[in-house]
Amino acid sequence: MNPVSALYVPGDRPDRFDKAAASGADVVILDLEDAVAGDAKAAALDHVTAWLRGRTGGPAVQVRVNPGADHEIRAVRATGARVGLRIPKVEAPEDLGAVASLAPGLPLTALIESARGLEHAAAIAAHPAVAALALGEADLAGDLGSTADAVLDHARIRLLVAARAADLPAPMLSAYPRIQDLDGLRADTERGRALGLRGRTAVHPKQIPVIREVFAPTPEETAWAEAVLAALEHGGVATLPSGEMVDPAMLGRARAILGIR
Ligand SMILES: CC(C)(COP(=O)(O)OP(=O)(O)OC[C@H]1O[C@@H](n2cnc3c(N)ncnc32)[C@H](O)[C@@H]1OP(=O)(O)O)[C@@H](O)C(=O)NCCC(=O)NCCSC(=O)C[C@H](O)C(=O)O
Ligand SMILES: [Mg+2]
Repeated sequence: MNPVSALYVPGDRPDRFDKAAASGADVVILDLEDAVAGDAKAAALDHVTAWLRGRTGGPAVQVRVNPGADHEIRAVRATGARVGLRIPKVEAPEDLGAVASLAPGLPLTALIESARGLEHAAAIAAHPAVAALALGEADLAGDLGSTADAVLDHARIRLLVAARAADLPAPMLSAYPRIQDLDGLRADTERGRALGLRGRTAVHPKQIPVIREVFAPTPEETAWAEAVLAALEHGGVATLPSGEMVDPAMLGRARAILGIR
């Protein structure tokens, strides 16, 4: 099953790392970039590497490094921990060259956060070290000068197409910053899910249950997917008891609902 929730925790808050790991999120993102002030970045890197060294088990972990901060990648790699790297503000595949050579084998998530990055999303997705794309909606809104839903949806769709064309998973939605507004989080996440994006990053533990609920298949979806798989066991065309015609074109969606690849 691909992850559907990821929780950011600032790298200079080691008191919160274990809480993030126990939050129920599928992925913990230790942030060295925008959540950490400039004068706290060196200490944050020490906290992050110490925690990675001492860690045994728990959810998947990613570290969001600063753009061009090769020393951070070396330090994370030196821990020997199996982590993903989250690379912010990627605007072209060339931005990943140094990262990929410093961290061979570590899966990269490329954050697309500008118009230029969006224009090059297909080439970025095709970079062999890239395991996933993600959108940085706050930075993107700043670059585009727009927070309109239509503009955001356009960016989400473009990122989805770029990812899928490169055989990458559907991208996760970006963090929803209004922590107290869980209804707003739910509505915006449902809109993103309807577009085809899968999963969401969070900035507070209380956002995780909402995100998980939105991406859990409904009983109706599960029943439909199981019926499709049963009806198409031998291929060809079949008719479900509901009267819906199904054929192999529906298998991809049915498998995705059931978490089967
Ligand atoms: C936003 C916060 C600073 C809020 O912190 P605070 O006001 O202290 O929260 P609470 O008092 O409600 O905390 C309640 C308990 O929950 C724990 N907690 C809170 N946040 C986290 C967390 N992220 N991980 C783990 N645990 C957390 C507290 O410790 C409390 O626990 P307890 O005392 O036991 O009750 C804070 O939530 C925060 O720092 N969030 C992460 C911010 C961040 O990383 N931002 C950067 C990523 S988003 C981004 O960059 C956007 C993107 O790039 C783009 O362009 O769009
Ligand atoms: Mg950003």
